[in-house]
Amino acid sequence: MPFTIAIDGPAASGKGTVARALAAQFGFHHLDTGLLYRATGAKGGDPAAAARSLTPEDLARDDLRSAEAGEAASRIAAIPEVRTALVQFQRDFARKEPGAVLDGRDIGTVICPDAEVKLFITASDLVRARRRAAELNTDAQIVLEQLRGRDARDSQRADAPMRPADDAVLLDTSEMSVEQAVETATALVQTAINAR
Ligand SMILES: Nc1ncnc2c1ncn2[C@@H]1O[C@H](COP(=O)(O)OP(=O)(O)OP(=O)(O)O)[C@@H](O)[C@H]1O
Ligand SMILES: Nc1ccn([C@@H]2O[C@H](COP(=O)(O)O)[C@@H](O)[C@H]2O)c(=O)n1
Repeated sequence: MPFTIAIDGPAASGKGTVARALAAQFGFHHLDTGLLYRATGAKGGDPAAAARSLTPEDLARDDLRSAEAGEAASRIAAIPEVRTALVQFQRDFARKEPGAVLDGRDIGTVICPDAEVKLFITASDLVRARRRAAELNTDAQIVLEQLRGRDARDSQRADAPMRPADDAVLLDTSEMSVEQAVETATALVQTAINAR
């Protein structure tokens, strides 16, 4: 049976950083599900049709990490037909052997409600804005406003809103280094693997 790790949380909280590290540590596959929404938004045209016809080339575009792509992703992610079009791909990915780590907004609640480990990673909005601004070499105040807008839209939409699953472990990384966050997550996963 594959081992599934679901990681959710707001924008720039460090989900992807922790997810990549866990996948490397345990030899699991990793899917950044935000990329599916970013590629759908960047493709243009009818969003549901774009989501249904995503190709590996769409996911390899080099402009998907921009603030504009994040904003567009968050808008089309509120459309139920878009979300429906992307569900099966994510669930199939989650069943890869020997295990998979998926990070996003609705992994523990909708995509993989039976995941063996669920993490909800947060950090204060100021810390997240500073980290993302440093990464993109942009202004932290502008990033802060963008993050707040995206978080509000993602948590208030009717379909699959961002929220921690009832059985998720909350990890606030505001005061943690990358190493501390990865160490904490690794210990949680190791405990769950040992208990299986
Ligand atoms: N604990 C940490 N301490 C310092 N910097 C961190 C920490 N965790 C992540 N970062 C940095 O913060 C930025 C955002 O992290 P990351 O891309 O992992 O977030 P994310 O939640 O996956 O973002 P998104 O939702 O936009 O995909 C990156 O530059 C990353 O290196
Ligand atoms: N499972 C998910 C993942 C992402 N989204 C939406 O995509 C936007 C971009 O995601 P990033 O993780 O790359 O920042 C995000 O703001 C969400 O609107 C989603 O809805 N569900």
